[in-house]
Amino acid sequence: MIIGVPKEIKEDEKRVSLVPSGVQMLTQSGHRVLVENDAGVGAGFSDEEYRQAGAEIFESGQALWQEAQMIVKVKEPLPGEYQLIQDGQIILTFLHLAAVPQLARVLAEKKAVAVAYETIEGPNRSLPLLEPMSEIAGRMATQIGARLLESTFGGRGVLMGGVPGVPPADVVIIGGGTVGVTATRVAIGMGAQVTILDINSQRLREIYRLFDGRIVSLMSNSYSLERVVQYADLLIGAVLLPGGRAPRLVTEEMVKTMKPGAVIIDVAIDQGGIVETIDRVTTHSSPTYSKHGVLHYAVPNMPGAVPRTATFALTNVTTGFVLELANKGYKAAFAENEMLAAGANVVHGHFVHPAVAEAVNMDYTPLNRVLQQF
Ligand SMILES: NC(=O)C1=CN([C@@H]2O[C@H](COP(=O)(O)OP(=O)(O)OC[C@H]3O[C@@H](n4cnc5c(N)ncnc54)[C@H](O)[C@@H]3O)[C@@H](O)[C@H]2O)C=CC1
Ligand SMILES: CC(=O)C(=O)O
Repeated sequence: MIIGVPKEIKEDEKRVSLVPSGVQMLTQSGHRVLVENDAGVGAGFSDEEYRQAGAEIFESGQALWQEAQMIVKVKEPLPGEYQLIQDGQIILTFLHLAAVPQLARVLAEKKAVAVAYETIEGPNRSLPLLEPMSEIAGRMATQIGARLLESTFGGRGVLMGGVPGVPPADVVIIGGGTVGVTATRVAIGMGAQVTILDINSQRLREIYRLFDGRIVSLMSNSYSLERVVQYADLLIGAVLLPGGRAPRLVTEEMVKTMKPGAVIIDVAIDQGGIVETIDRVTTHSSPTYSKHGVLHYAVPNMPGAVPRTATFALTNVTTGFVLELANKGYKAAFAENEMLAAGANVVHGHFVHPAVAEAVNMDYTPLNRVLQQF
C-alpha cells in the first residue's frame, strides 16, 4: 500500500503521525511511505532520518495526497485539505466529527474510509489511542491552569498550593476519566484542593481510593455542578461520551457565579466542549479570552505544544494499526480486528459509528452491511 504522511497544518500543531522507526516497519513490510518535507521537523525528526528509514520525501503535499492510498495524520483535515481527499482513500487520524459536521459530510461525499483514533475501542470500553493524549492533556490542564491563575495572565492571583496560613487553590474537575485523573495527580502534587465529579459511582470510588481520600469526590448533576462551579479557582472540563458531542454541563448562568479571574480549561473542546460560554476554539498562540470576568481556555490540540513527547506517545499506539490496515487492507482489517472496526466512522458515504451518526444528524448503517456491498 502507499501511505502518505502530510505535514500538519493546524495552527501550532507540531506533531507528526509516523516516526522514522514506524516508517521502517512499513517499508520493510513492502509498503511505500511518502512523507511531506519537514513534516517531522517540529517533533525533532529530519527528512534525512525519514529517508534513511525508507521514506520518499515529497515536496508537494498535494501530490502526496493524490498518490497515497492511505493518509495517516494527527489532526482532522482542515477546510484547506478537503479538496485533497481522494475518492475511496483511507484517512486515519483524530477526527472528532461531532464537533465538525462539515468534515463528516465531506468524508461521506468523497466516499472515504475514515477511521478515527478516538473511537478505536479496546476491552472494557477503553480508548487506547486517545488515552496517551489524554494523559498529556490532563497534566497540561493543571500546569497551564496554574500559570493562568497568575495575575500577569489575567487570573485571580492565586498560588496553586497556597502557603502556610493561606489556603490553596480550589481545582474542580468535571469528568474522572484519563484527563480527570491525570489533572488531579498534578494538582495534588502542587498542593491544590481538588473536587472531582463523575456520573459513574464506581469510577468515583476508584478515584477516591487512588488518591487515598485526599480529594473530594462528587456525583455529577446540575445541582452539584451549580455549587462547585461557584467556588472553583480552576475549572477543568474532562467529560467524554465516546463519538458524541460533549454535553453542555456548565451553563452561562453558572459561569456568571464564578469568582473574577477564575480560569476554565475545557479539555473536552475537541468534542465541542462542556461549557456554554465557550463559543470558539482557541490556539496555543492565543489561548484565552475573558467572558463574565472568567478566563476561558479552549485549545483542541493541547498535546501539539509538546510535540516530541506527544508524537512518541501517539505513534507508540497508532503504528500497529497503520501496519495492520496496510498489510490486510481495510476490509480484512475491520473484519479481523474489532478494535479497529470501532474506529470506522464514515465508510463509502455511510455513517458506521452510531454515536457519530447521531451527533452529526445522519442515518447510521452497521459497518458489516456496508462492507458486504464492496
Ligand atoms: N483538548 C485536547 O487537546 C485534548 C482533549 N481530549 C479530550 O478530553 C476529553 C476527556 O477525555 P478522557 O479523559 O480520555 O475520557 P474518558 O472516557 O477517560 O473520561 C471521561 C469521563 O467523563 C465521565 N462523564 C460522562 N458524563 C459525565 C457527566 N455528565 N458529568 C461528569 N462526568 C461525566 C465518564 O464517566 C468518564 O469517566 C475528551 O473529549 C477527549 O477527546 C483529550 C486529549 C487532548
Ligand atoms: C485528542 C486530541 O484531540 C489531540 O491529541 O489533539
